[in-house]
Amino acid sequence: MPTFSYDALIIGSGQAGNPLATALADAGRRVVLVEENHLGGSCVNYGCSPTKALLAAAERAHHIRTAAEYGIRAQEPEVDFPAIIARKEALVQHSRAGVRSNLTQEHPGITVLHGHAAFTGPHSVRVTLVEGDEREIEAPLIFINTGTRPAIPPLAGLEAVPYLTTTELLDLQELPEHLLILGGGYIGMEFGQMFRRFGSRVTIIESGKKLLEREDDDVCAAMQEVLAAEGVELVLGAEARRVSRNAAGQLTISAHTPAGERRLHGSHLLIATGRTPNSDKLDLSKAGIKTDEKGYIRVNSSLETNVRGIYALGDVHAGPQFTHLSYDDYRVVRDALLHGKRRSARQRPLPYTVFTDPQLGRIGLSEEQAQAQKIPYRVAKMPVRTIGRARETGRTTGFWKVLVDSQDRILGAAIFCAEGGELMTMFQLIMMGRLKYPQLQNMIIAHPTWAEGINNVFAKLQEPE
Ligand SMILES: Cc1cc2nc3c(=O)[nH]c(=O)nc-3n(C[C@H](O)[C@H](O)[C@H](O)COP(=O)(O)OP(=O)(O)OC[C@H]3O[C@@H](n4cnc5c(N)ncnc54)[C@H](O)[C@@H]3O)c2cc1C
Ligand SMILES: NC(=O)c1ccc[n+]([C@@H]2O[C@H](COP(=O)([O-])OP(=O)(O)OC[C@H]3O[C@@H](n4cnc5c(N)ncnc54)[C@H](O)[C@@H]3O)[C@@H](O)[C@H]2O)c1
Repeated sequence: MPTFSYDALIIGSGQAGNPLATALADAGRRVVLVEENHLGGSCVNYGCSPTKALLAAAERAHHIRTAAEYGIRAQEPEVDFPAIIARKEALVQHSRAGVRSNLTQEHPGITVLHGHAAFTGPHSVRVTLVEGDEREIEAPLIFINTGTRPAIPPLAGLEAVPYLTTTELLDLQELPEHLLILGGGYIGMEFGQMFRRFGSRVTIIESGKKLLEREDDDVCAAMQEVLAAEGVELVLGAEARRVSRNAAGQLTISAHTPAGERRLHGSHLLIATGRTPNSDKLDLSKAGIKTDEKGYIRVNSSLETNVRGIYALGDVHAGPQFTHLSYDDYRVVRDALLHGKRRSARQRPLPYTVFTDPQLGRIGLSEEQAQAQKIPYRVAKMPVRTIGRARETGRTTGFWKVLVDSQDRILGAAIFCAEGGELMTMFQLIMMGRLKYPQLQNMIIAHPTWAEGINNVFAKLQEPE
C-alpha cells in the first residue's frame, strides 16, 4: 500500500472540514481531505439546505390554500411532488458543485480523495478509495469531521418493514398518503408540518410528554397547537412497541400511550429519533482516541482529542448538533492553529431555529433553565398579534418571550413568530452588546416592521409566577 505524507488530513467534508481545508491550504499547508460520500456533508446534501427548500414549497402551498383570507380566490393547489423533489435536487447539485469547485479548482493545494478513512495508528490513516485501491496517509495534524447518521431505535419488526430516514425521504418520488413519524424533535416537527401541507396525513409518535422537550411548557404547547390546528396528529408519551406491515403494504405501529394501547396506521414510516455519531468505523482504538459511552469523540475546550494533534469537529463530538456550531468549531481551530488565538469551544452562545411556520427562534436561557440555575429573572411575554406588521400580513400566531436579569440585561429569548429565527438574532446581538432593556424601549425602529416589537415587549415584564 503506497504511503503519502501531508501537513494536515481532514476526514469528512462537513461544515468544519471544508472551510478548514481551504484555510490551511491558503496558509501554505499541504492538505488532504477524505470524503466517502458527497462533498458538502449533511447540511448541503441531506440536511439543512434540502429540507429548507422543501419547507419553502410547503409554505407556498399553505399560502395558496389560505389566500382567500386576503381576498384572493385560488384553487386548492395541485402538489407536483416529483417537481418539488427535482427543485430540491437542483439546489443540492448546485451547492455540491460549489463545494467541489472551492476544494479543487480554487484550491489546487488540497488533495480530495473519495473513499473511507480509518486509523491505522495515532497519525496514520488507511483510505479505501471507492475504486477499491488503498493508500496510507500520514499527517501530524488530523481533523475528524465525520458527523452523524440517523439513530435507528430497537423497535420490534422494524427490520422487516420499509422504513425511511430523512435521507431516503428527500428522494421519494411519491407523496406519502399517510406519513407516520417516529420522534417529535426538530425533524419530526419540520417534516410533519411540511408533509401535512403537501397533502399527506401525518401522525407524529413521540415518546416524551411534549414536543421540544428542552423548551418551556408554554412554548411546547404553542408549537403543538399550531401543528394540531393544521391537522397533524400528535401522539405524545407514546411507547412504540412493534411495527408491522400487512399484505396491502399498510404499516401499523402498536404503541402504549397515556390513552391506552393504540394501533397507528400509515403508508410510510419516517424514523426521526435522533442521530448516532460516525465514529464506529474509524478504528479509533488504533490511534488511542477516546469516545464517550454513546460513541461521541471526547475533546477538550480547544476541540483536541486525548491524542495530541488530532481534533474532532462538528456533530461527531458531544453537544448540540447544528451547522453553525460545526462552522464555529472550524473558526476555533483555525484561530488557534493559524493565528495563535485560543478560544474555548465551551460556553458559546447557542442560537437555533426550528423552521416550522411560525418559526421558533431561540437564544440564551429558557425560563426552566433560569430556574434550574437559580438565576433571578423577570419575564416579558407579548402575543405576536400586538405587532402591527403581524396584523397587516395576517401572520398573528405566536408570541415573544424574553427573560431579563436583575441588571436589566437579556438572559434569553424564545421568538415563536413569523421570521422568528431572524428576530431572535436581534436578541442575540442585544445580548452580545450587553444592552439594557430600557435602552431598547425608546429606540427608533422603522415602521411597520416586526422589529418594532422590541419597543413594546418589555412593557409586559413580570416577576415569575
Ligand atoms: C434533516 C436534517 C435537517 C437539518 N437541518 C438543520 C438546520 O436547519 N440547521 C442546522 O443548523 N442544522 C441542521 N441539521 C444538522 C446539520 O446538518 C449538522 O449539524 C451539520 O451538517 C454539521 O455536520 P458536521 O460538520 O458535523 O458533519 P457532516 O456535515 O455530517 O459531514 C460529515 C461527513 O463525513 C463523511 N464521513 C463519515 N465517516 C467518514 C469516513 N470514515 N471517511 C470519510 N468520510 C466520512 C460523511 O459522509 C459526511 O459527508 C440538520 C440535519 C438533518 C439530518
Ligand atoms: N432546524 C434545525 O436546526 C434542525 C432541523 C432538523 C434537524 N436538526 C438537527 O438534527 C438532529 C436530529 O434531529 P431529530 O429530530 O432526529 O432528533 P432530536 O433529538 O431533535 O429529536 C428526537 C426525538 O425523538 C424522540 N424519540 C427518541 N426515541 C424514540 C422512540 N423510540 N419513539 C418515539 N420517540 C422517540 C425523542 O424524545 C426526541 O423528541 C437534531 O439534534 C438537530 O440538531 C436541526
